[in-house]
Amino acid sequence: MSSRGRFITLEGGEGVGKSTNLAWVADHLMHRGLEVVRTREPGGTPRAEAIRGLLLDPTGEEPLDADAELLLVFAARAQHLARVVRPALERGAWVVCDRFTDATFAYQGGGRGIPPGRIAELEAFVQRGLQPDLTLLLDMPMEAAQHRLEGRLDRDGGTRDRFERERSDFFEAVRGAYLARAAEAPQRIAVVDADRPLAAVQAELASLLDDCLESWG
Ligand SMILES: Nc1ncnc2c1ncn2[C@@H]1O[C@H](COP(=O)(O)OP(=O)(O)OP(=O)(O)O)[C@@H](O)[C@H]1O
Ligand SMILES: Cc1cn([C@H]2C[C@H](O)[C@@H](COP(=O)(O)O)O2)c(=O)[nH]c1=O
Repeated sequence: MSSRGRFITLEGGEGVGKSTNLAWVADHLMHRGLEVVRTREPGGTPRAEAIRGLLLDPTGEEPLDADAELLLVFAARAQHLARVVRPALERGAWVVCDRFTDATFAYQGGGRGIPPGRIAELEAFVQRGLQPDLTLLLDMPMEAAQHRLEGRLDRDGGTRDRFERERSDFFEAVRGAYLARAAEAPQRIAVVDADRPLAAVQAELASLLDDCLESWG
């Protein structure tokens, strides 16, 4: 096995099951004897979580400018990469992250309409070539995912954050941008049909992970 760890990201729209499956992916890898760091974006360090708070807070009179939103996402990412992701990969740990830069192309690119080239410039500046080794894109129709999200909010007594309050055309654009990105990078991004019972989704995730474990040695 290489001395550098591996970087695995989970992506998808709201309510598709990322958090549920992130925990499961981390357990699956730990059972194979790997050191696993489980984290998320935006966030993953105290200061990056504070930026997450700014991004997700739905209250207040002042709308957040789309360019400011993009820069906040990358500011949080720079902090997260410096404090958590790069050190973990350098010591040989596997990092399993709930969302990363594909989310920026999907939400700020597809959803807000920021040109992908501008996002790619910030990606190059902040990541300096670092990319996930594998991205698991959980995909399902937006209405069904919204139904799941409603169920979770009802059960947990939560309220919708700033992104979750967007309109359905925003979520359709996010889904379209994710799928377009997967079509551009099929060797890295595996599209998993999330509109199935959890056991079926996780059987496919296990197969994808075990194939990677074998091919990465
Ligand atoms: N395959 C599945 N079948 C049925 N329900 C599921 C499935 N996967 C997840 N759920 C349920 O759907 C809800 C949303 O799942 P989860 O919170 O993991 O989604 P998420 O993608 O992390 O959401 P968010 O985008 O808000 O972070 C939860 O109540 C979860 O238990
Ligand atoms: C990384 C990243 C995230 N977002 C948005 C997408 C989600 O609505 C929230 C994060 O909350 P969740 O619990 O993971 O659903 O942030 C974004 O717009 N751009 C990004 O790069």
